[in-house]
Amino acid sequence: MIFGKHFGKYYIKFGIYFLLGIGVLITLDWLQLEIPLKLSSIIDNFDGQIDKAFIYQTAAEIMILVSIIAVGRFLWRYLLFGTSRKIEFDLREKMFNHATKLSQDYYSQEKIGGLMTYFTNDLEAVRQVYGMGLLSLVDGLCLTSFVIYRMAVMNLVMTLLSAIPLLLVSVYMILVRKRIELKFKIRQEAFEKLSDVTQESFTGISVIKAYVKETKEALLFKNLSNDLKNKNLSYIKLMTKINVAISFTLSLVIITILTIGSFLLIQSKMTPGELTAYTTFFFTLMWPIMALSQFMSINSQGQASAKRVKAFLNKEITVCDADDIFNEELDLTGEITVKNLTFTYPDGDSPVLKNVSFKIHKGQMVGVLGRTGSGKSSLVDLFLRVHNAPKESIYFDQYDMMNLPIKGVRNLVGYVPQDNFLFSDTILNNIEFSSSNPSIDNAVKAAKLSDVYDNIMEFSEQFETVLGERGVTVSGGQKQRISIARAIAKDPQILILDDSVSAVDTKTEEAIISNLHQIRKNKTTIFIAHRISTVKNMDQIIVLDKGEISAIGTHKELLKTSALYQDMVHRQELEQMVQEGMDNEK
Ligand SMILES: Nc1ncnc2c1ncn2[C@@H]1O[C@H](COP(=O)(O)OP(=O)(O)OP(=O)(O)O)[C@@H](O)[C@H]1O
Repeated sequence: MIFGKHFGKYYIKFGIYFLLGIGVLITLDWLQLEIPLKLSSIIDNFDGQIDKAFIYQTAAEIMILVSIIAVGRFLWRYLLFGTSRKIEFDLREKMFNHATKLSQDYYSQEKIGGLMTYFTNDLEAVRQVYGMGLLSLVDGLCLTSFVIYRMAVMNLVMTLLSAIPLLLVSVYMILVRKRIELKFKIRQEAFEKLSDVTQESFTGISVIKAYVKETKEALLFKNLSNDLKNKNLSYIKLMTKINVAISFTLSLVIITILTIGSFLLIQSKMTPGELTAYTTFFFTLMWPIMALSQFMSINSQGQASAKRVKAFLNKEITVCDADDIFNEELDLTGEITVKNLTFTYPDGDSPVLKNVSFKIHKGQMVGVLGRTGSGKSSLVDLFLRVHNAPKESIYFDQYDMMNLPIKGVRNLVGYVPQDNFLFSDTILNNIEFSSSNPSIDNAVKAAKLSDVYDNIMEFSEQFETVLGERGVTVSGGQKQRISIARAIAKDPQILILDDSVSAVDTKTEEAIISNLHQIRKNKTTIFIAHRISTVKNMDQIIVLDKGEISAIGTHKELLKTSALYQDMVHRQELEQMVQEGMDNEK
């Protein structure tokens, strides 16, 4: 059985169900052994004369027993299997909640396919321990003891002889337990690898097709699938060996019982009814012995999976509220102060942001510019508490952000990520994602401001159009603008757009920026961009270079003071000229 942190508590939480279920099961185990005795009495009462009344009475008694057993079977199934489902539900919820609290770093290191295995195969293996596993253990121990007791009462010597091979089987099963666990663990890991690759292949299917790498992917899949098949076969081989060994031993015991029993019958030391009851008891013993072997297998699988689930649940939540956070409701204005911020990723060895300092006043529209890899996204990710920032390096108004509750910080900030993600849901629900009560008026307003309204109205279901896997596929530019609409609809005090207008043309970009200028007069807006055209008219432009502030100022100021900015302007003008030349040639 599974004990320890995360699992042991279920025996207390559902203790009453387990106790009742086990109680019913034990009662039935005892009652079902009455049936062979009843049959034995019918056989031994038969002396050439048919005693109809006795047969009717015994049949009625058997009928009552069978009815009680039927009701009991329903009861224990409900109590034990039902409880195992409740535990599975509880654990799944706990795992999902934990998964949502794990930091972004966890997801950049772990593969989603592997993570899914915890929620499917592993959880299933754990549930089996609480359901079928517990049943097999109780039945295995109690029914075996009851049957052996009944058999011993009838013939002690014959029972002792039969018990020797059974004892040997039990010792063998205990010895082989660790091997089952190991083989199952290896099998699960192979399954996890295959899940990872399958998930990645489907997600990256367009890249695979574009590079004509279908055969390479199919080969990789085949190899991993083959590996899983081999590990499955190795596991099945071991389990088959165990089952064959048990069945063979049981057959040997049956032959012994029938041989000795026949001699006892000849010597009138046993009646035919007794021999029938005795052999029926032994046949009854087959299930609990197999059940014990089944328990070993279920338990070994469950232990291996529980270790994996436990390791997942024990993964530290690194981005969490400090003990001394401000819990009062704060009316933050959107002013941001960054003071000597130096930041290194938890898995990185050198800082990606070095001694960064600047101030953004309430209501300013600020551009963050820099070459690729200069640290722009890392900087705004810190504003969202995706990672932990060093203490006393980022302030919202006068408050150190690390002392503010994460929920409060994330409610303050609206974010349009670089890799726009839309849910497989209606456009309305995607735009009104932040609201618990989606409003069509608000969604329409946000869609108009992000210049995607006309596109939405062209879809037959308009705002009710379902996007994604089972719905409409939108273009990159439409996706970006729906993401912008989602952030606008939230109307946050601080709005961050991370390279969010790169897939739209300059005219649309100008329209969106002009709309944002209109509606965000008293609110802070930060634009991360590569294009000078995006940030040209902003109140302040922060130029980052290799994680350091290279210059800060308006477009006009930077043209005079920043060589890097001048260089970027120059390059982009050249690029534009080349592009225009190519367009004219066409
Ligand atoms: N999760 C991470 N763990 C470790 N290093 C990271 C992580 N994310 C980004 N980096 C590194 O941090 C540096 C800055 O990356 P960042 O994404 O902030 O740059 P950027 O200026 O936004 O680039 P781009 O314009 O291409 O989006 C890069 O060297 C990158 O490799």
